[in-house]
Amino acid sequence: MSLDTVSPNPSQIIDFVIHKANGLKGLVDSGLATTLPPQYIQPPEERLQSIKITPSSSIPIIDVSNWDDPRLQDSIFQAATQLGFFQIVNHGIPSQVLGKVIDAAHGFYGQTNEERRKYWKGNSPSETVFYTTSFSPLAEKVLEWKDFLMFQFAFGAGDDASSSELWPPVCRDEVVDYMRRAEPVIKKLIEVLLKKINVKEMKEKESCLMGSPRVSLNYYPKCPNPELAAGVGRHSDISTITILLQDDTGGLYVQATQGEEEEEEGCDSNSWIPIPPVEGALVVNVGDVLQIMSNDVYKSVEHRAFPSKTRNRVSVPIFVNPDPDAVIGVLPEVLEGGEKAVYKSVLYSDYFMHFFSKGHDGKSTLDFAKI
Ligand SMILES: O=C(O)CCC(=O)C(=O)O
Ligand SMILES: [Fe+2]
Repeated sequence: MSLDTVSPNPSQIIDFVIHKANGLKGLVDSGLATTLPPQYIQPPEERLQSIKITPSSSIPIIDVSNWDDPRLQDSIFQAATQLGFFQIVNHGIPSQVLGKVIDAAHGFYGQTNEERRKYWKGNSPSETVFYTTSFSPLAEKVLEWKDFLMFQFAFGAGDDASSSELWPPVCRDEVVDYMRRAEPVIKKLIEVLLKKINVKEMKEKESCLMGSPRVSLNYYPKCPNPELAAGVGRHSDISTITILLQDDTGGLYVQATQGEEEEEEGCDSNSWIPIPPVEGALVVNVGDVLQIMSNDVYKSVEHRAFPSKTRNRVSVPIFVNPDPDAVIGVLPEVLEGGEKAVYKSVLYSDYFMHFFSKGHDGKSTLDFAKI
């Protein structure tokens, strides 16, 4: 089906974008979304102009060339306990590998609707890759101005490329290469974060920490009215940690509150810090799982992204997720001083399903695990 009316009505748009699996990219390419369609118009409080922007100087940029340096470990601990967001440089992933995965994303979205549609969620030839739009399009009141192609990956699979055989040829080698290069960086980050909370044995916890990583090629096409739209609404990630590669467009913001104590002291929860694109850097953020396991020592933080009027933006987050059948709960090591656990143990697949059963709504998913 094509959109052949001059001004498509809302149900035609939903049908075209979601049910006919053309995605937002298909809608933009149709040339009929010259103004923002109604289902993409955010309520005033969720728009860019209603947020207070704080300078980005407080987002640390950490040089990780020597993981054994105690000062580096302290910087990571400080960033992860306070803002929950930081950037890393000198991580060892060659810039060509980063550039190629961004180009590969443009390659995927640059294909015809027909070619992209082959991978639409529910229809993909592979269980480990799917293409879709927005966040949970059938559960959301307002759609997000975003398409994404999600891959499930297995760290440690070595040269076994069988799971990527059916992935889109236009981007599969680049995604696999990027994930292989990112794996040691992710392991180091988690090792440092755990060491700082006295967890020494990581091997036996691997399925809870990083058993089921996912990587997404996020695509935010040029938006006719970015002032009315959201690329991604306010949310925290449900990962252990997330490592995000962004292109040089910009548009990602993190909430400026630093922990609940300060919120109580009147810190403005509508202050947001832009995360500026830094050449070669990766953005790291704490996810809900690490907040739960550390009993609130580490904080997952709300973040959001706005689209651009003039640029098609690409970002590539790696969600370092637990295995679906892992049980997530507070680690005994963080209760050794007699602290009380504030979270119960939950099956990760239940937590995951709860997150996707609703639209993005800040940090409310954490309540699912609160005692
Ligand atoms: O694209 C971005 O900058 C943020 C994406 C994000 O937060 C997510 O996919 O969870
Ligand atoms: Fe996120």
